[in-house]
Amino acid sequence: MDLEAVSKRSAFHAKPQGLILQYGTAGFRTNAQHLDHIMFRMGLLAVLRSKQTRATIGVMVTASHNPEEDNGVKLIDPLGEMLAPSWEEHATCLASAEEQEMPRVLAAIMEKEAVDPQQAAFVVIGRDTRPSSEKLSQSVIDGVTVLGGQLHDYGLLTTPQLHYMVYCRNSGDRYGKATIEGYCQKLSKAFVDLTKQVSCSGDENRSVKVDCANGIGALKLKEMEHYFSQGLLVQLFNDGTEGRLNHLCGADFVKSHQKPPQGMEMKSNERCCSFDGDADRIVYYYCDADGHFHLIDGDKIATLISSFLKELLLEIGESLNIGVVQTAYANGSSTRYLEEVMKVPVYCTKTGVKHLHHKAQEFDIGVYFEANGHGTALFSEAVEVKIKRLAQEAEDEKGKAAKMLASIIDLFNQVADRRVINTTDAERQAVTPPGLQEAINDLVKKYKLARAFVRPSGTEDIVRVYAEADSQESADRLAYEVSLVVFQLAGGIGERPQPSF
Ligand SMILES: CC(=O)N[C@H]1[C@@H](OP(=O)(O)O)O[C@H](CO)[C@@H](O)[C@@H]1O
Ligand SMILES: [Mg+2]
Repeated sequence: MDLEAVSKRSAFHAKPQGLILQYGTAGFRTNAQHLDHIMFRMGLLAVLRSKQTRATIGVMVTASHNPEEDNGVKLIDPLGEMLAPSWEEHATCLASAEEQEMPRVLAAIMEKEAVDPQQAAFVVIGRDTRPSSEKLSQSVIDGVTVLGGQLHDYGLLTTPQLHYMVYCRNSGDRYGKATIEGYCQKLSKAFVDLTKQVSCSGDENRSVKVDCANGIGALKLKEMEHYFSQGLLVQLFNDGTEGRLNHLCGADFVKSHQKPPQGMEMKSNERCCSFDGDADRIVYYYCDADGHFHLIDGDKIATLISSFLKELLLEIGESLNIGVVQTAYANGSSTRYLEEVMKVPVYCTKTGVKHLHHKAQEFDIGVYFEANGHGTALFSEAVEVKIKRLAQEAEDEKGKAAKMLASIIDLFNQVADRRVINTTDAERQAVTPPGLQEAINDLVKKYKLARAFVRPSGTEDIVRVYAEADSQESADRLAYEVSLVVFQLAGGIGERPQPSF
């Protein structure tokens, strides 16, 4: 491996001195102007990871729900999963090394991870529709190429599609074909098969309005539409022809403002949903006959999916262990409902798909969702084999339920200085700065059915404040009060937080 060539090429993607970025909740994220060196170095790192695992590795260029001027990058491991934690540390070290130190850090990672330099490497790359994404993905390609890695650039892709491509390539196409066509075929077939079996009255004209956050989801849904045209009529909004990415629309906007996106007209009881900028989140919503807005967020989706799965399992007579995984952002009532009414065990992990996914793998069937709409259901391999066999062999109601479960398996693409605040207990308790948690506890006590917690964001330079209570007014007031104590005790800078009610 020619470290001198790496060093020379790196000079074209020189790191601004002193700039330190961390591999966060979902990779690196910041203003696109600061990311060129990160992209080049993540190209290098992807090659090392590919050599080490002897498998295809993915690199996705996106900043998801963040504003259009930001960008970011994350690596995808061989089974379509998030990068292993020890390699996240390598990513941070490599990204933080000053220019002249970088080749040495690269060599140290190789040594530590026993990477065989002679091993072949293959990297697949995808990007979202941000204006900066194309150039940044070229920098990734530059990094891959200088280390002699082979690559396939898929160009514009949603994040879930790239996860799918990586997994397909590493499973010798057993999971599906590693092409857009393969993706569309697999998912639409599962969807059409499933919807044929769950016919409800009045459902002859299934239709859904989709807010695409002015992002990649619009392009990819257009490509996919004709594959499931018999099963669903789709109307796209915020398709990127006019508005700005994630601006006043998209899953993050709808979830955090609890209102419809701009640019979508909603009639009563129409089914609507929103993606985020890289289409790996979805939230559903509708307005009832009185014009009230109802949001079906990740908490609700997890509840609906697990109750549907439980019904089907009862039908096929299998008692498999189902677990639901949430984060601290899950509304307390959803957790209570799952545990007390549905009798499903619920677990809480840190924020970020990687944490939920990991926990969900412990069950026969693990359903996980972040409140903001990231999530899926995972089926263990043994369960998948069992269900698919039953779907072929069993008859009547049992066979029907098994066929539905088999379609569900195919339909879920199963693949996923604010730092003064330190947290514990799945981020629900702050341990530093001193006194902060006690102050929050005192505020929470003043309200009914209340919870609140704070944590540093892993994707933006902000502290997130979460609050829930028995009414909107109380939740807003509690959030404001908590933000004030954060400002006081965690060294807030700039303007004091203002009430938003
Ligand atoms: C409260 C919240 O929604 N946090 C989001 C956000 O992470 P932060 O670390 O909170 O910035 O972006 C992540 C990546 O998209 C997503 O996984 C996570 O759920
Ligand atoms: Mg996203």
